[in-house]
Amino acid sequence: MDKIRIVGGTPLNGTIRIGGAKNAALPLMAAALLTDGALVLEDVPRLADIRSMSQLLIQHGVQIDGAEEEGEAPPAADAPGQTLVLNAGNVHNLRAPYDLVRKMRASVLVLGPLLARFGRAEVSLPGGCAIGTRPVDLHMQALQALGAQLQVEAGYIKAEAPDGLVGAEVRFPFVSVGATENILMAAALARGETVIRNAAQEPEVVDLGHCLIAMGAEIEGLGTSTVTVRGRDSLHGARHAILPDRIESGTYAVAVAMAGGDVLLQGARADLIATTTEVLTRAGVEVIDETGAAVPGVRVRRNGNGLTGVDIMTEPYPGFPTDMQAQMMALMTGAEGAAMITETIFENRFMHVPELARMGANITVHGASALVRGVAELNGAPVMATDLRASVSLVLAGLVAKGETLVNRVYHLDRGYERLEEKLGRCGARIERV
Ligand SMILES: CC(=O)N[C@H]1[C@@H](OP(=O)(O)OP(=O)(O)OC[C@H]2O[C@@H](n3ccc(=O)[nH]c3=O)[C@H](O)[C@@H]2O)O[C@H](CO)[C@@H](O)[C@@H]1O
Ligand SMILES: C=C(OP(=O)(O)O)C(=O)O
Repeated sequence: MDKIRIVGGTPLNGTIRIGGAKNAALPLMAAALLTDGALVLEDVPRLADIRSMSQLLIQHGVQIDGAEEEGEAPPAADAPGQTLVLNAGNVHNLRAPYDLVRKMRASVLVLGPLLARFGRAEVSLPGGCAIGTRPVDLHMQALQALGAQLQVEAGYIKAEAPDGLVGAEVRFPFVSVGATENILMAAALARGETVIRNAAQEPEVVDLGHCLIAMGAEIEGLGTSTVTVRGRDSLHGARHAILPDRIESGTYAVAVAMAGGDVLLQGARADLIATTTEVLTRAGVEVIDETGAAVPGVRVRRNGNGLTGVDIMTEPYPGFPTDMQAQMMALMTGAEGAAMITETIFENRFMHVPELARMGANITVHGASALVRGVAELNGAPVMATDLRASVSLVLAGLVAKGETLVNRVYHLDRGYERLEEKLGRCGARIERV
């Protein structure tokens, strides 16, 4: 099985192209199920999760053109993402099987669109994963509010709405990105008006909303906590460019902050990474918005100066993202003083802690908080993590650790980072896949 080998100690200089957001691309691909027209998605990243979603949609009967075949000559690390053309004109299977859903939790996003368009769907329960139990009760309750009959049988959600879904008020008890996306898609084809209260405001939810509007949906309040959807009888095809990945942007920003150097994150949008920038700036890193420049993006720079510990608490957007928590913890292991990092979204998202500790980090976990006391240096070691962002935090630690770090279970990284080792390698990191 592939591993990533890193020899720490070199600064990063150059340009890293930021790809389209995984967490926007996945719901957008599911949205193709809402219409028999062609949905053209631009800048789709080449990631394992995208291939998993493609497999799921194809078995429902969706035709997908433009996807690069596995084994096809790989484009350069700065090449734009793929353009996929999805056509759900011949959907013949309304069942999302366990074998595909268990690979990727975002598979549950086909539930709303299938039910809304075809009046029936059967989707395997995704189950928990390394970062938490992650139930889908809010998705189900919201669809029930729109008139769907749902029951769980033999591990499958069996959903029916023979006379179609009907708009209603849906009030989420707490913010859920996925549940907001599922109900947004379902409501676009429901009869009448749906008002979603306590809706997720994440940029990926807004991006999905913009695409649905381009497909003919009527939606107001995107990016606020109250979103109103007036349902349509049908939607049509559209073309949509996926927004840049704010977590990939933040991850490479942290890489530069840790390793030092000067890197342009080409295509990154400063407005999407404001909380990450704020933490980095307070820690002593220079982050420059180059939106208007010839090559737009965000420049990250640290030359010589030390880092200061900054406390962090994860929260729904616009708060600090849980998907950046592990990376920021890696940064704080080398900061002067202490940093308290509190995780409020997932109950088990500190799996990187024992591995970072193996590299010499000083971290104590108290419930949902981790107290990180900066150390003078980390030491390379063989490490392994059980989820995507925990894994990448170990790569980041490897960039500054003394000697060699070998990160196992690279398939976690391939879920969310396209050509990670090439992007970092081109900026001077000593990193390779072995
Ligand atoms: C593919 C994708 O976009 N994934 C992101 C999405 O995940 P995802 O959409 O799964 O995350 P949610 O916002 O739904 O989860 C937030 C919290 O709500 C809980 N919950 C959620 C739904 C539900 O029905 N019941 C329930 O209890 C979850 O267990 C979690 O504790 O948002 C998370 C929070 O920003 C990110 O970390 C993930 O990277
Ligand atoms: C947790 C993540 O993804 P998923 O929701 O697909 O597990 C992530 O992108 O960090």
